[in-house]
Amino acid sequence: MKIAIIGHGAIARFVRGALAGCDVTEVAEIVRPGKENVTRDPPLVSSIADVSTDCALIVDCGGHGALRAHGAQALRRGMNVLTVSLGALADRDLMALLRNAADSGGARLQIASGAIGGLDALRAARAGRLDTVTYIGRKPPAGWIGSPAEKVLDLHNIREPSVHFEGTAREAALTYPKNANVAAAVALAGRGFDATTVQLIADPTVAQNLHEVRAAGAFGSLTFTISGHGLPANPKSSALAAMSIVNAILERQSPIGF
Ligand SMILES: NC(=O)C1=CN([C@@H]2O[C@H](COP(=O)(O)OP(=O)(O)OC[C@H]3O[C@@H](n4cnc5c(N)ncnc54)[C@H](O)[C@@H]3O)[C@@H](O)[C@H]2O)C=CC1
Ligand SMILES: O=C([O-])CC(=O)C(=O)O
Repeated sequence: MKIAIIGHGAIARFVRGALAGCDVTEVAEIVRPGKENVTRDPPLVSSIADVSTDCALIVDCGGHGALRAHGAQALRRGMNVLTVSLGALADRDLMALLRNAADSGGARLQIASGAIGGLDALRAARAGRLDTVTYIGRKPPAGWIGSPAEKVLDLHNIREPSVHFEGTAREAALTYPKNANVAAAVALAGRGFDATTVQLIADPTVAQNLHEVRAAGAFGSLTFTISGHGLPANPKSSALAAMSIVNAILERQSPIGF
């Protein structure tokens, strides 16, 4: 399978490493404009128009801006897109643009499960009545550096777990583009962006990224928790998020879906 990957950050590099030796060929790396003037194999390109049409999948590991910049064009060209930057879908206009582009190109936007699990149970539960879904995201203070948490907390000096956001998944995903994609995943799997409650916490007592989902409905109730190792190259991003991309790519080649 021929793919092109957007980004060269912690997640993209993990994905490239994990795919080495698999029956997957990266035919282009999609970079920001101005960064493509270097001879490399695979070639660096800054536009989907420069990716060969036999590329089966664009893999977005670049964040919200990357999905915004390239998603619709790829889908319109008939290229499937796999994204880890799903929090960007909290923007209704972008969601509509991508949906229309997928329709007109006959392609599909696939969402990676990312740093969380249990989404299958939420998706099944909404076939019944899903009454409440809450997501609680907890990271060490350093995991929130560069986010709006800095405006409400002194991240370098907090001594106890401190809530810096409470609101809907839509607000969380749009306000914390590097930290609340999980909120979006939980919302998309369950009750949607506006009916999913989110709490984000900077916690000096933890060393990992902790995610908790609580849901109740006609199915019963569930609590899912995960304590995820951060990627060494970017501890803000859990390793599982990168692994979910690898799995989603390899899954496309499997004759038996799971
Ligand atoms: N779904 C989930 O559970 C998770 C999602 N994420 C998302 O994944 C993104 C990437 O994470 P990391 O690799 O850890 O970040 P990173 O900061 O290490 O790497 C981001 C890479 O994307 C590139 N990039 C950014 N905008 C681009 C554009 N418009 N075109 C091409 N390249 C572009 C950057 O140059 C960089 O190489 C995060 O920003 C976040 O939105 C991260 C963790 C979990
Ligand atoms: O990687 C994580 O633990 C979660 C994360 O950053 C996100 O939800 O965007």
